[in-house]
Amino acid sequence: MSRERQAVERARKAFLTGRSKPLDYRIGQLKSLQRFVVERQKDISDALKKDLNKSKLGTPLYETLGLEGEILLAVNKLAEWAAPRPVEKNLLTLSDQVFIQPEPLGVVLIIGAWNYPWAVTIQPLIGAIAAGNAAVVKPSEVSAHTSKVMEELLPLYLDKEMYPVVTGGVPETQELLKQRFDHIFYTGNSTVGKLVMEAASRHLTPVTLELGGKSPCYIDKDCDITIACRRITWGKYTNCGQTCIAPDYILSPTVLRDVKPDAKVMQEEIFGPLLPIITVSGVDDAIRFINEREKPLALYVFSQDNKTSSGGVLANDCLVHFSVSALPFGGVGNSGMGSYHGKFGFDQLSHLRGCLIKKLGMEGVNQMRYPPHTAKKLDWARFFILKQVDVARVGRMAMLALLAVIAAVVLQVRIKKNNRALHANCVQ
Ligand SMILES: NC(=O)c1ccc[n+]([C@@H]2O[C@H](COP(=O)([O-])OP(=O)(O)OC[C@H]3O[C@@H](n4cnc5c(N)ncnc54)[C@H](O)[C@@H]3O)[C@@H](O)[C@H]2O)c1
Ligand SMILES: CCCCCCC=O
Repeated sequence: MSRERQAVERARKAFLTGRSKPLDYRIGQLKSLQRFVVERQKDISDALKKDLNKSKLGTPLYETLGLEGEILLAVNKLAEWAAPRPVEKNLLTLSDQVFIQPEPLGVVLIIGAWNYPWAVTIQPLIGAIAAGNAAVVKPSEVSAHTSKVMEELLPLYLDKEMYPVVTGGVPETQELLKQRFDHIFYTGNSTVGKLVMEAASRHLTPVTLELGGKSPCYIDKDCDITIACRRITWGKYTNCGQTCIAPDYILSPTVLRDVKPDAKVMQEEIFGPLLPIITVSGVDDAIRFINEREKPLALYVFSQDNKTSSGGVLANDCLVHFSVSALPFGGVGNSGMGSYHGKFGFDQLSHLRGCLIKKLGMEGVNQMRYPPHTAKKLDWARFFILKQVDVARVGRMAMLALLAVIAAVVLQVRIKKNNRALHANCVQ
């Protein structure tokens, strides 16, 4: 049996013990992960220096502070995220319990990329642990020293049966992809993303694909160009341009000047320190240009005109939306599917189970569904199914009506009491 298969089987066995389900266990593992990040900061930054020449201070800033923030959030919010979520009732479910219960999915495969190897490998793991899953972690072979630190040190902090780290390159990843998982979370390029999805389809395994692409950056003529240039150059040249959401090319001022739209540099993600600039006639021209291409992971708009801002866009800055745990982070179309960060990561790796709990009483209401079917029963069914009733509002109105009745009764009793007292005074 291959090493990869053994790791998956051990993780499955650990999951089936049920020990990852209680919130105390999940919080305990998350806190251990937090301790790992803090206590092993030097190992982490030494490995990143060797792999990618990242600086000692850049490591917390771009890789581990975000992880600590996500862990803290998950620890503090877990009870809320994992609790049953009541949903709106209708006439048919008035006396039932109707709610969504997040449940663990099972065993998740996390495949990470090399460019921010901690951020993009451990962040999905936080979601997996919080949601009560087991997870097999496959770091990128390109950042080999980081991969070794994960393999050697993570098991000293986490439940090593539940969260094994499997290292290796393409053959090892492919061997993992032959196994059965309950979810695959892949970060990397779109070409391999398609292979991952194809492999997942053999077991009908759902996937999250965090891919890349050409994130456009539109600069309007009325924006503060000095600030825009500072933020864009930071966004582009951080990590040598090797950031999934780096602005890939600029549309309006004028690095690669007046680039032709069909030039090679405009066909594929650049993922390096080159910044082509394309001149457009205005916002409509920019929108047309962007819409003619694959859907990007991020869109940057530098403009005073807030008509150009919309959901899923970062206006007047670059990259920083990645650090906002309250926003879903993920792509669409060629840039991926699914999202994570904060509660979105928890939800992404949970099964949101719809729960309807009925009582065995009130059988009379069900007559309309049992044969023989009659026109009258159909009328009742039509009423119950189609009648749009705001049950919460009806409840509030019923409560108000009840309070009004109670107030009227109290008032009447008081009036009667007063009348009796008046009568007694008059008699005296
Ligand atoms: N959306 C995001 O959050 C995000 C984050 C980081 C990087 N990215 C994107 O990732 C790309 C850069 O990463 P990369 O793809 O060079 O990373 P990579 O080479 O590290 O590959 C990613 C993972 O895929 C595996 N892999 C590679 N080839 C494979 C194959 N043929 N079969 C099975 N598995 C295989 C590797 O083992 C690795 O674990 C860029 O496009 C970037 O935009 C996206
Ligand atoms: C500012 C950190 C961004 C990390 C983005 C991960 C994608 O490459």
